[in-house]
Amino acid sequence: MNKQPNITGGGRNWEWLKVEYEAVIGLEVHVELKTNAKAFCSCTTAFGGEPNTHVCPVCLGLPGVLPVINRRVVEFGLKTALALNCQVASFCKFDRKNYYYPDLPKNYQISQYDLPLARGGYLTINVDGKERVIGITRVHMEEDAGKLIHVDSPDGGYSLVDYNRTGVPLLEIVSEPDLRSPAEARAYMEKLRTILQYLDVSDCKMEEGSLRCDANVSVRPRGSQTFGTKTEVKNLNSFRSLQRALEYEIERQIAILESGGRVEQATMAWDESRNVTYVMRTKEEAQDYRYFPDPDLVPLEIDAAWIERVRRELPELPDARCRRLIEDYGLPAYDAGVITSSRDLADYFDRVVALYPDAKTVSNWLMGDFLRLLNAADLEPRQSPVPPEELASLLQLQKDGTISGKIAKQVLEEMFASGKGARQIVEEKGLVQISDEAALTRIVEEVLAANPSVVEDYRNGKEKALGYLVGQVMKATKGKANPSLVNRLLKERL
Ligand SMILES: Nc1ncnc2c1ncn2[C@@H]1O[C@H](COP(=O)(O)OP(=O)(O)OP(=O)(O)O)[C@@H](O)[C@H]1O
Ligand SMILES: [Mg+2]
Ligand SMILES: [Mg+2]
Repeated sequence: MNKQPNITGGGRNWEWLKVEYEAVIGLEVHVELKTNAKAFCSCTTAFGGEPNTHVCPVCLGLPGVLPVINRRVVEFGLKTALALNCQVASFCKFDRKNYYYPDLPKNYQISQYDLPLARGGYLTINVDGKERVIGITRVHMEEDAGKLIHVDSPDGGYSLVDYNRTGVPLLEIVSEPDLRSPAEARAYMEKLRTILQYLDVSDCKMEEGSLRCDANVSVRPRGSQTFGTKTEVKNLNSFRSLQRALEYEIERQIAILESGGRVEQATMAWDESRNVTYVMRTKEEAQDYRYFPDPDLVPLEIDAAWIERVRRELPELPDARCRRLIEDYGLPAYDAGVITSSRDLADYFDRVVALYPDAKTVSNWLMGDFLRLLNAADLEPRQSPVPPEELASLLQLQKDGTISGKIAKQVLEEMFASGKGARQIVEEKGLVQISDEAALTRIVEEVLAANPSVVEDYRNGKEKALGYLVGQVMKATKGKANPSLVNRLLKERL
């Protein structure tokens, strides 16, 4: 590497340089499939477990054993390939990718090389209101490796190996170099996760490693038609680190080119604590892996009937569902995008709207307080302590005037915390809205008497003074006064 960029200091105008250069990005994504059994044996794929308890002679690569492909792996692969608009191969085979590493007991990984399961697909992303189609080069099946645990000790340290993950089925999904910014790379990754979640083929947890991503990136002068030399960045454990690592790596490459140097092809790692990429190894070539067809596994012939059955059974996918929310409910595109970004949230939305058909109000509540409370508790919509029926009855209580909007927010928090129903909380806490005109008139008059200068301001044309007076009445009634009635009563007296 020629030169490390001085990104935090040095006074270089990076924003300006980024106008002169364009980034080219392609992602290689690995997805752990949530089949019950591993790819080529019947061991469980369960995450965690005592080290080296989810193993057998096949996934440990002991002599004299033969792998057998798990039909569900192919099925999940087909689902994914079709959802990504790929062409499925009628004939494909498994190859051995040979390399030595302690987490790989066979010294080769079963993968697919020149005849992958599927090719030539795409997905669409939306960044800053701009829709882009991103090509997908291929989808292939392979197996995961084990996990190394490095232990520090005074006499130099040692490594432990856990083979529980060895042989867990993976799909590798390789994109075309169609992405042009870190934000687009992140949007692609998020969209891919959404699609995989709709298909229910993976847990898609980046922190647990069931969804992983290597980012290939190069830069070139804007307007150039040829690609620059790429580096591949690994160790990206979240969407945030994907985006930040790419930002860093793009700036590093620009700095090299600006100083007259050349980017060297390399595999880099992202250092999460120092916010930098560093060279892991200069790039190996495909021939270094000595790929050859795995003689233990028969090639796969996937007949058209199987492909058609899987295609018919595909669930409604995020883009289609998003369009449906816009067309059927008149939701704004933004709302529909947020709601359908999670299948779980979209299902929740459907169930609330079935009971409370004002879709826009439901979407406001979901995108606002509901998601805020869920995120704070680190829960998925399906784990919400507030079931859809209860959210619908809360909205109904607000609509029929039993409680004010302000109180409704308070009640939702209570519902989350206690798991109690909306009606029960409103009754127990005496939160029913005060719509009794006589009672409110008394309070309104007290507020007016106590604030003569504000009243004066309002009469001199200061409209905002009214809001203050409404606020005082709400305060006196602990938020329970009917706001429209308060407004009317105040105006009548001003
Ligand atoms: N010049 C480039 N700049 C940025 N990305 C590129 C460039 N050329 C190729 N890519 C992207 O790099 C990725 C290459 O992945 P692929 O798995 O085909 O090859 P590899 O990285 O050599 O192999 P592996 O990592 O599996 O051993 C693709 O996503 C592709 O779009
Ligand atoms: Mg690859
Ligand atoms: Mg690669």
